Parts: sequence; structure tokens; C-alpha cells
Amino acid sequence: MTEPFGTRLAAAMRRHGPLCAGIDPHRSLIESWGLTYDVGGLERFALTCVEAFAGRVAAVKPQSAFFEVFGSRGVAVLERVLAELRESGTVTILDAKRGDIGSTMDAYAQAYLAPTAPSPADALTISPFLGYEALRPAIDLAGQSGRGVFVLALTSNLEGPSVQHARRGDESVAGSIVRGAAADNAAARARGHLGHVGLVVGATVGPAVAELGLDLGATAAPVLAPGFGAQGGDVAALERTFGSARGQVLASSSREILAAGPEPHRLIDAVARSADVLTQWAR
Ligand SMILES: O=C(O)c1cc(=O)[nH]c(=O)n1[C@@H]1O[C@H](COP(=O)(O)O)[C@@H](O)[C@H]1O
Repeated sequence: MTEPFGTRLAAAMRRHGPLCAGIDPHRSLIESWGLTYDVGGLERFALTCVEAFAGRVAAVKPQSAFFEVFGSRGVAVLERVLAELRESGTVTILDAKRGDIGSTMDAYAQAYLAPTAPSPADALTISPFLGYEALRPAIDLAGQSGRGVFVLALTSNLEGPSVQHARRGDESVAGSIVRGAAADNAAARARGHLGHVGLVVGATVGPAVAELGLDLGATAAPVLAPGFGAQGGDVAALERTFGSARGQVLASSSREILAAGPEPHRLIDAVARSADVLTQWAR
């Protein structure tokens, strides 16, 4: 894999619009598709998503938890999903929010981001709340392998601000994460490219980016913005939150798109509708 993650993702966003389609096989969704909530139903659901999304969307984000809930057979389905998306050339972001002490983080990095990873993704979501530098093995290995990471900064859930807005001196926790990503993307930024260290900033965080004084535009970070759709985030919310950094934003939507299933053509239409709206906004 020679081309860096940031440039591959930017090309996919230009081609398909800045939408990431999430594969979150909730029990209620599987059942609403007329499937049984078991490994067979999971597999049918997830592979239908692959059929609809592969080659049609900038990125696909399978949520690991919904596969892990079925044990090793569910993880095998996740591995198949990643393999089929990889074969189609679609950018994959595995949402597993890994974060641990550095020596353990190294094993997570080997598991998902190494050239030898058994079931690699193009990028992995990671959690910095054991300290940004604890993530170093994943950040560095991703860069070396042409892969990426998305570091949680301002999450879309109501509980996030109690940690992420906290300050030490003048700097908020989120601010220190944004500063870390900017430093790790400095070389890509100097070349005018997106870097391999992305940030997660929810589409629902409202004025927090501005209030905390975060300059996302200076980070060269791709910004994954979950919360678009089912959690209430829309284009107006994205504009309020990201403004001039809009060119870096990859909005992510799961339930709103998945509710259009099970017919693949309806999923394809749902993705196209969201991608169109986002493309108009990002211009
Ligand atoms: O990292 C994420 O993707 C994520 C971060 C965040 O702050 N909020 C958030 O909702 N997510 C994930 O994004 C997806 C949102 O799904 P929907 O609300 O159904 O679109 C879920 O897989 C969440 O785990």
C-alpha cells in the first residue's frame, strides 16, 4: 500500500461525496429487515450493506461491537465484511475505539494496522483517554502502513463534555488531542494533504469547537463526524460546528441509512441522497 491514507480518503471523498456509511447491525434493524437475530441474520444484513455500499461511498465504517456480540462467528462475519470491502477498493474504518497503555496498544496496532494484520482496515477509531501518547504505537504503525487512525476528540454523546471539555490551565482535553493530531500530521500539512491522524468530532457538538478554541483547519486531520442522521445532526449543524474546516469533514451515518433496507437499491438511494446533501454543503 503506497499511497498514504489521507490522500486516499480525500480522493474517495471527492469522488463519492463526504459520507461514511456505518454498518451497525442493531437487533431492531436486523429484525426490521425480516431477518432473525442470529449469526445467519447478521451475515445477511452485513453482506447486503457491502453489496449496496461497496464502490459507491467514500468510506464504510463497520461497528465492531455488533459483530463481537455473536462471539467468534460474529467476528468472522466482520472479517468477511472488511475483506469484501477491501477487494472492492472501498475505504474501511473499523470502529472499535481501542485505547490502552502503550505496550498493549502495540498489540491492537498489530491486530488492525500492521502490514501483517490478519483482518486489516484502512483506519481504526482509537480512544485517547489513557493519554494521547499512549496511542503512539497505533499512530506510528498506521503511518508506516499507509493506514490511518481516528482519535476521539469531541464525541457525540451527552456524557462526553464532562471529560473532553475539562481544562488543565488554558487547554481543554479536546484541545490537547487536537494539538497532538496537528503535530503528527505536520508533514502532510506542509504538502497540502490530509494526514493519517484523523479526529472524531460529533456532528451534534454544536458550538463546542469554537468555544474551546479548536482550530481544526490547522490540523490537516480528516474529521469523522458521527451523529449525522439518527442522532439529529444535519447540514446546518455541520456548518455551525465546522464552518471553514468543512473540506476535512467526513460525516458518518448508520441507522438512518440502514433503516432504508433490506432492498439494496433502497440502501443505494439512501446513500446517494445523503452524499448529495453533503457534497452540496462541502463545496
Ligand atoms: O467513533 C464513532 O464512530 C462515534 C463517535 C461518536 O462520538 N459518536 C458516535 O455515534 N460514534 C459511532 O457512530 C455510529 C453512529 O450511529 P448512528 O447514530 O446510527 O448514525 C455508532 O457506531 C457510534 O458508535
